[in-house]
Amino acid sequence: MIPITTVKYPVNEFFQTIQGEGLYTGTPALFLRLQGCPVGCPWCDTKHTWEKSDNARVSAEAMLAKTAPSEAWAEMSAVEILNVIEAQGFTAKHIVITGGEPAMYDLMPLGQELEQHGYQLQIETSGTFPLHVTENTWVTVSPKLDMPGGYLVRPDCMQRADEVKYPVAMEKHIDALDLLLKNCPPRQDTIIALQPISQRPRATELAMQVCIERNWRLSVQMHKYLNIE
Ligand SMILES: C[S@@+](CC[C@H](N)C(=O)[O-])C[C@H]1O[C@@H](n2cnc3c(N)ncnc32)[C@H](O)[C@@H]1O
Ligand SMILES: Nc1nc2[nH]cc(C(=O)O)c2c(=O)[nH]1
Ligand code: SF4
Ligand SMILES: [Mg+2]
Repeated sequence: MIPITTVKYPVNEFFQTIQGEGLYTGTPALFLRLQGCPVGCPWCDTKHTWEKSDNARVSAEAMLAKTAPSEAWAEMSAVEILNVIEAQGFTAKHIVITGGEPAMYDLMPLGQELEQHGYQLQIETSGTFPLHVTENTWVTVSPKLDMPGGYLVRPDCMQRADEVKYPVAMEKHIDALDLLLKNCPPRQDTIIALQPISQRPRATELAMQVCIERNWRLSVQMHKYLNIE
């Protein structure tokens, strides 16, 4: 068995802020953004995390010192992540693992180590890779349908989802979501939320209207309205 401390993760950013999306909106949280995503959403907020190039590998110190988004990433173990939390004086107890596509990595050792130290985990994922997360991890699946990378949303990810947070801009996106919910149903208790793409007014109006009709939730990327990370 590989000791937990030797598993390393490619970290693009690690910062403390307020969760701006989904059910945990408003919760103080640490964001661990992992490098690498092949899905290719044209409107992705984090295109700087798509490529994991060896040339962009830096020390953890250099990664933490970034002042603007960049492709630079650092390899870190769970223990190193815990040490950074202490060194930076981070106080949040909720840790959001995002990316990039974090489900490309085995998050079980990371989750176990962080949970042992009293943290609650959440993963933000597109649902296109098998999930390796602890039982207590809050799973947010943000389904990506017909994206350039050609990846499919997995039925097992939809079943594991505690919330499905779907990005919308047009009526046809709602139709695609309906088909997904029919073909790959989530659990009965899974929360469904619509998230307007890039705060576009028409997207927000559509999302509000459909949420009211269906009794779904609206997720508006609060951090963008607040101008925070
Ligand atoms: C950047 S992604 C990273 C995690 C994972 N790859 C995923 O897509 O869920 C984090 C969240 O931001 C959402 N997102 C990305 N770009 C967005 C945009 N321009 N407008 C609204 N939501 C966006 C995604 O759908 C996802 O819920
Ligand atoms: N404040 C804040 N909330 C977020 N919720 C999900 C985010 C993400 O990029 O995954 C995100 C983010 O980047 N910032
Ligand atoms: S799956 Fe997530 S990280 Fe990847 S391109 Fe889409 S929104 Fe961006
Ligand atoms: Mg974001």
